[in-house]
Amino acid sequence: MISAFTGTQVREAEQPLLDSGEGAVLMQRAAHGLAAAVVRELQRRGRRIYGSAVTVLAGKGNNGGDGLFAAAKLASRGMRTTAVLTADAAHPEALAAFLSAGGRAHRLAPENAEELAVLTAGDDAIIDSVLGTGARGGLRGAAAELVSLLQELRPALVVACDIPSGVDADTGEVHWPVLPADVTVTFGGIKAGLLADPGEEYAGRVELVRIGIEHRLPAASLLRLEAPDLTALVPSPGRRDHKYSRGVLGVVAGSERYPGAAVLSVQSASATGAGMVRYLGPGSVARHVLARTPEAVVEEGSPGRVQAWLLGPGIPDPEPGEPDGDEQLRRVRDTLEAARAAGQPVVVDAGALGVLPARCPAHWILTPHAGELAAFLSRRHTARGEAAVTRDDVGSRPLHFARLAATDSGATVLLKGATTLVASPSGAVFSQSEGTPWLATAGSGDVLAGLLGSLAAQYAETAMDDDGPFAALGIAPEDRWAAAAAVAASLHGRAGSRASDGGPLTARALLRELPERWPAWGTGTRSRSVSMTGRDPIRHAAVLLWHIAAPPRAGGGTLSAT
Ligand SMILES: NC(=O)C1=CN([C@@H]2O[C@H](COP(=O)(O)OP(=O)(O)OC[C@H]3O[C@@H](n4cnc5c(N)ncnc54)[C@H](OP(=O)(O)O)[C@@H]3O)[C@@H](O)[C@H]2O)[C@@H](O)CC1
Ligand SMILES: Nc1ncnc2c1ncn2[C@@H]1O[C@H](COP(=O)(O)OP(=O)(O)O)[C@@H](O)[C@H]1O
Ligand SMILES: [K+]
Repeated sequence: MISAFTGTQVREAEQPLLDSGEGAVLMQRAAHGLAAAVVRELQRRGRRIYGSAVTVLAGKGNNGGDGLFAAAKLASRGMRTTAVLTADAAHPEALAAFLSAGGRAHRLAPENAEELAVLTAGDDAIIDSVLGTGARGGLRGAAAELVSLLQELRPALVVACDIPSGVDADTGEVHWPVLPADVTVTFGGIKAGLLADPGEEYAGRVELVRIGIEHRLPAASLLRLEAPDLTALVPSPGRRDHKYSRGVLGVVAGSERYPGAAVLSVQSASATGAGMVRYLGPGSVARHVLARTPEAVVEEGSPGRVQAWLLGPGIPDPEPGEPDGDEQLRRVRDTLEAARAAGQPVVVDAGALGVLPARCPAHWILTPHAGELAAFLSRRHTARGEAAVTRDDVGSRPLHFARLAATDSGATVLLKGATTLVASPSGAVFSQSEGTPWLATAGSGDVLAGLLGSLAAQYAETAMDDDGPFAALGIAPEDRWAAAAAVAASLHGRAGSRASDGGPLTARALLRELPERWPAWGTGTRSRSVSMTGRDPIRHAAVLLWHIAAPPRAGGGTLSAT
């Protein structure tokens, strides 16, 4: 599991060492890691180190100090080094080291921004050391102009020092302009803003350099599940399991207008391990569901027992003033009441988001995209006389609004996007980013909803207990449903990347890929014979061979530690 921290958490962890006079040592470790990352990246691109040119954009604080010390180290390896000092002052010792290593420094001013941009853009590498965790707001004046120009000139390689300047280390919110980095070398702890959009988009590959404060860091502000976590958390049946004990999911989805969402979500749930799926909806939709998933059980009256519910895919939003007008929405309301009384987990998607009560339990998982979250929050805010929230608001502050929705409603909130955030009402957040933009295709969210519903049914009975797999990973009881939703987001993203392989994909292709993304199959850490149960052995054998020939791409593989 990857842990990320706010800038303040990292600074507080540094403080005792600064107080005992070890600040210079920390900075040397950071600078060493930064210089090494520049060298590695140039080598990876087939560039010679000796004689190649690097420019450091250096602000007045310690972030600028890191960059200047790193550039001094690069100068001593024979690189041609230039510093563009973006403020009227620079870290004195670092600047002295840089100059004595043979570096050349220019002071940035409005008059020379264009000239320096052209000079710098042709270099083999640029180090962005203008602002770090001490920033208030974004780049201003000539520094903003220089970075805007550089953005247009598309430099060969940008390495951000600690965080791309202009990205908020705590939230990932962005103050434009920001120079997009190919690599961000971050110190002591990964900053939360590197794992939340829009900041994540500007960070490139993130590399963590340990500087000796890691043991002082508090509980993470943001978590990301990795492949071994999935292996531990993805359910697989025990020898004595039967279909009811494996988890039965009830699905209220689809409408005359959108039958496909019911088809996809039921098929997804059925393909991802639920012991049984019970479907509730109009007869015409049920026929489509059965045509694709004959193993689903269509319920005409009150359904048999279930462990969890999925409500809402393909159900239109309630009409204002007539929330009960629709047959499916009535079912959703009735089911919500019954589920609350029974303490059952519920995945709430699409139209069902419009009929939620004011307070929900944490084991109800809401799955909005940015537009749906904006509408959800706006309904609640305007009812209290507060300002509405727009889709753009959510897009520019997804971490903030996901957290707000979770704390305000009491539910767990999975906010879909390029990076999917899952906020627990406790304030903890998971961030998963294994997907591909090709996942932005109709029906892809329905597949996610079915997958998450299926997991919820499988987790409902015992997985959340203190002797279950979530506890074994150290996940606090109040955050276990958020972790469950993060498992679904991660599997969905991995399946999408595999199904796409760099090209377009359909929700159907994603569905075909999902069972194959089941970690037990890829890693072999569990009995394969268990995983094979109920699947076509010839196809399974072909998949295994294929895995051996082409090991699965490491998901979340944009992070590394040195
Ligand atoms: N502590 C350590 O020993 C270690 C620290 N480390 C490194 O230090 C970084 C944090 O350093 P930091 O605290 O000096 O802040 P930093 O981000 O460089 O910049 C703040 C400076 O810029 C200014 N400023 C603020 N906003 C501004 C704006 N919008 N536009 C323009 N200027 C602005 C502000 O000055 P002010 O305006 O307040 O006078 C302030 O002087 C951290 O990210 C990591 O890289 C590592 O080396 C490990 C060891
Ligand atoms: N740019 C993107 N990069 C990666 N994943 C994305 C991107 N855009 C959307 N997705 C993912 O695709 C899915 C889309 O869901 P949703 O918008 O509900 O689609 P639909 O309602 O058509 O099924 C979500 O899981 C989301 O995280
Ligand atoms: K920076």
